[in-house]
Amino acid sequence: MVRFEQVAKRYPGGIQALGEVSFGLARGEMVFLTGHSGAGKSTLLKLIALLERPSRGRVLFDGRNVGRISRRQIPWLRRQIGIVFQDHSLLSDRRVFDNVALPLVIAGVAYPEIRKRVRAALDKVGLLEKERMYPPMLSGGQQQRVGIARAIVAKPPLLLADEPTGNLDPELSAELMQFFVSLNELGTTVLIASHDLDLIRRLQRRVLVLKDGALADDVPARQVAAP
Ligand SMILES: Nc1ncnc2c1ncn2[C@@H]1O[C@H](COP(=O)(O)OP(=O)(O)OP(=O)(O)O)[C@@H](O)[C@H]1O
Repeated sequence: MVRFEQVAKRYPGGIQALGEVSFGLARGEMVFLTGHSGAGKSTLLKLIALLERPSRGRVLFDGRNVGRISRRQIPWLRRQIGIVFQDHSLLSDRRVFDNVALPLVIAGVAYPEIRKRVRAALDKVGLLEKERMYPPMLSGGQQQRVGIARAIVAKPPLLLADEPTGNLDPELSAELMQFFVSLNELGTTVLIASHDLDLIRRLQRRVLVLKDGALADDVPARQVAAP
């Protein structure tokens, strides 16, 4: 589904965030991406979603070179991918309902269907009763869950999550990870950047390890040490 071929990313200002990274992500996989702070995890996710472009190498999505995709095809690519950001990126002056509805509104879905799907997504993350609130009225963990509802509401085949449990207590983190597992079991391909090694070990999935912008390890699920 996703393939990196010797991908390098240098940001303006000369920072080399990734260098020569190659790996593949098959449809239906659930994979963790780990590594120290600044290792390049967020950059790698952004390259998949075309929020950044590679300086060298190719990022392929379903065989298409994402770096060469035409302006007209960008909405198509964005519909394939749901993203949970580290900082939630919610609109603070829109209600929870409207934040979650955004991808469907952009896709031109009719209102009755939007209402049904938004409420189903909020229900899944346990926040249905907060639909009329504004993000600043919610705790950090609740805002994180609104971000997750927004990422899944359009049922994208690929879900990318950047430290999705960063603001959550251990119990809620475990619950959310279980939620990602169930999405994966229903067919969604999932790539999660996290440095919560305990959680990663508990779930026993393939782990990609980044170190200083290079892929230092690619550990198959069966070799992930139990906690
Ligand atoms: N927009 C940007 N402009 C310039 N440098 C950037 C930009 N975004 C990231 N970097 C740099 O690229 C490197 C990799 O950053 P990235 O955010 O991908 O790491 P990370 O592994 O996600 O870190 P963390 O776990 O702290 O979020 C860092 O040195 C960072 O400072």
